[in-house]
Amino acid sequence: MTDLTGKIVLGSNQYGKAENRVVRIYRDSPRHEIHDINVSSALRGDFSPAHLVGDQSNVLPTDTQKQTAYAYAKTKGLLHLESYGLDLARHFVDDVEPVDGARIELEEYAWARAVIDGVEHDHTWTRKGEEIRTSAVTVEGKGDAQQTWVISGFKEMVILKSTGSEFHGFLEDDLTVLEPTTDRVMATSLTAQWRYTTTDVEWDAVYAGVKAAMIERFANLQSLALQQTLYAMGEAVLEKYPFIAEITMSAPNKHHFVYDLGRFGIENNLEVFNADDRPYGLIQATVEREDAPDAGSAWRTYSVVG
Ligand SMILES: O=c1[nH]c(=O)c2[nH]c(=O)[nH]c2[nH]1
Repeated sequence: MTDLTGKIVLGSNQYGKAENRVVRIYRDSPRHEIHDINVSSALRGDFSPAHLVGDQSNVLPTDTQKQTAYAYAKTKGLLHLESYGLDLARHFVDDVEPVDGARIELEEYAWARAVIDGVEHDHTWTRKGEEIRTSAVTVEGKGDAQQTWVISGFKEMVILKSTGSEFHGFLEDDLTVLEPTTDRVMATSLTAQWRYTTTDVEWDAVYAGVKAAMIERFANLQSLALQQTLYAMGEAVLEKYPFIAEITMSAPNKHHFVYDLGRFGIENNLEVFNADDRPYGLIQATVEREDAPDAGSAWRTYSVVG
């Protein structure tokens, strides 16, 4: 092995406050509204003095980033993840001199109004067991050169169909034991993220529309594999919204194995399953437009694997 003798330098870096749990209540009328989110900020720029010599003069503390997240929930409002994320990202880049890039990652936890004697309550909710809505906003550069990317999405959208799914005709080798099937349960806990080509979006309406298009395609396609279903779901979204450039999806195949009741002389006609939680097939795909504008920093996260 050859020893490496090159100079040691600072590589890519960013810093911020992760996972601020911000709950914003709108209480201007007796019927309150709630937005319950998790927001992480990360600032980018030349922060080498802080890393190399401990000079903090360009470092806006992560504590200040946290205070900004809370303050902006009041002063700018927190009605949509995306607009709030844009407010924060633009502030850090436009108003904090050493910052030339900001990434804001957000999740929202949905609450359902409590219904008491058939009437929706004004200020009591129960947490919805629904998917978690997500967004990632990146702003880079100052002034006219500024570029902005918005990704929206969800995670943990659990969806299941009890028929309309097949898997057969697959490649077999000496270790293949899987039986082909023309009728099986298909279930997944879907993560999806889609990239907008504009910030002029009705965030909530498009979110609902994307989700509806994906669910419709999952339900109505006679599936030959989860891969085919994922592609079709992505295609449905791009067909519906010309201002979405690409959608990337990750789908654990939540296997439902027909339970062997024959041992007890009991017939099981695809009625009783063992829902196994692991291992799971993990099917991942991006559906994109050939003419999609460059993704730039839209997907740039700072990931520490572990
Ligand atoms: O939809 C599926 N895709 C696969 O690639 C696969 N592999 C497997 O064992 N079951 C399934 N199901």
